[in-house]
Amino acid sequence: MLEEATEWLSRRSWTAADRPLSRLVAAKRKAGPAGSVSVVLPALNEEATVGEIVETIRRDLMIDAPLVDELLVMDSGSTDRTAEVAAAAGAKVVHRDEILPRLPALPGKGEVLWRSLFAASGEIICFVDADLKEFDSAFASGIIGPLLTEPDVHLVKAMYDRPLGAEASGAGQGGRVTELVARPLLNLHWPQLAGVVQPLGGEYAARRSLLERLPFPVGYGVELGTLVDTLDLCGLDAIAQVDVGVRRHRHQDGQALGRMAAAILRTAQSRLPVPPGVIPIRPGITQFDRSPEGGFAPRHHTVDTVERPPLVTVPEYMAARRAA
Ligand SMILES: O=c1ccn([C@@H]2O[C@H](COP(=O)(O)OP(=O)(O)O)[C@@H](O)[C@H]2O)c(=O)[nH]1
Ligand SMILES: O=C(O)[C@@H](COP(=O)(O)O)O[C@H]1O[C@H](CO)[C@@H](O)[C@H](O)[C@H]1O
Repeated sequence: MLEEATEWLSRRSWTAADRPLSRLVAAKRKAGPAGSVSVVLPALNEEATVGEIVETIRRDLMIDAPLVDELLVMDSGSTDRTAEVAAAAGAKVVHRDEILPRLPALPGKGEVLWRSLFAASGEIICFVDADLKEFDSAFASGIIGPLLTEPDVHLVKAMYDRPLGAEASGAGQGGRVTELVARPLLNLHWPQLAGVVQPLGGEYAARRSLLERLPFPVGYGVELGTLVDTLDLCGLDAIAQVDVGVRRHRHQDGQALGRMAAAILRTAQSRLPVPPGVIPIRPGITQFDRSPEGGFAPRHHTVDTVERPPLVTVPEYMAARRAA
């Protein structure tokens, strides 16, 4: 590991317990408007888990301790009762189509995260996946903390163990795309980021002033893209990570993760210098299923290539910010 990455690992890695909630509430009060916090849950068909996450954040971080000002569930085109369950639990629910209607929404997680910056009012934005099980509010307060106490930190990633399926405990075998794709990619091409334990983790908090200057890949490339772009824009020391324990969530199957990996590889390749003459990045992946006739049937999937522009370049966003 680069010496810079090793030093970063020791200097910018904390635990949630390092910043007690009482200290964070005091720091928030002292910060005034700059300390306003919005928690955003991107949700596509998460009726089974979104309610408990919303209730836990509301109870622990809005009622018992006034750390979070706003709790948004961004409906990513759900066809189940996600919106109803989230609203009943106390979240403000915003459908992706409500935001910037001149720009029809595209499918994808990054799309709703980008749009959430329109809908949210906080100067600190905390993203939390809506499929988490056994959710602990320290997942949110732990990563919000450094943004209230360390002025030169702009992006904070959660780090955790990731048991897979029936695994009871331990470091776990989860984070399959992290271990097979993202970590090798980062170590080979962005070795400064080799110390980031969970580069693809869906729980991260950042200053709006950073996020609004980043492009957003519309799909699953959003985590890798924002991490690499933050390094390029602000430098390694602007990034930190906080240990929040164990993360359990719903797991997708291997082919779904293969499509996720393709999106992440495309996001990475679009940020790497392309030698002349190299075949341009093909926006597609073919996978195979056993066909009823006995052979293997190819299934073609497109790989998303759209990246939303930094919001500071979007007139409606800047007008809304001036009016706020
Ligand atoms: O098009 C999408 C895909 C995913 N998600 C949400 O993004 C989070 C992470 O997605 P997922 O669980 O599919 O990723 P995994 O954790 O399996 O890598 C979850 O809250 C999803 O509901 C979303 O809002 N829109
Ligand atoms: O880290 C990973 O390898 C993937 C898949 O995790 P699992 O193998 O299902 O534990 O999960 C993450 O990747 C997505 C793409 O960045 C994020 O959007 C998810 O929030 C995150 O869970």
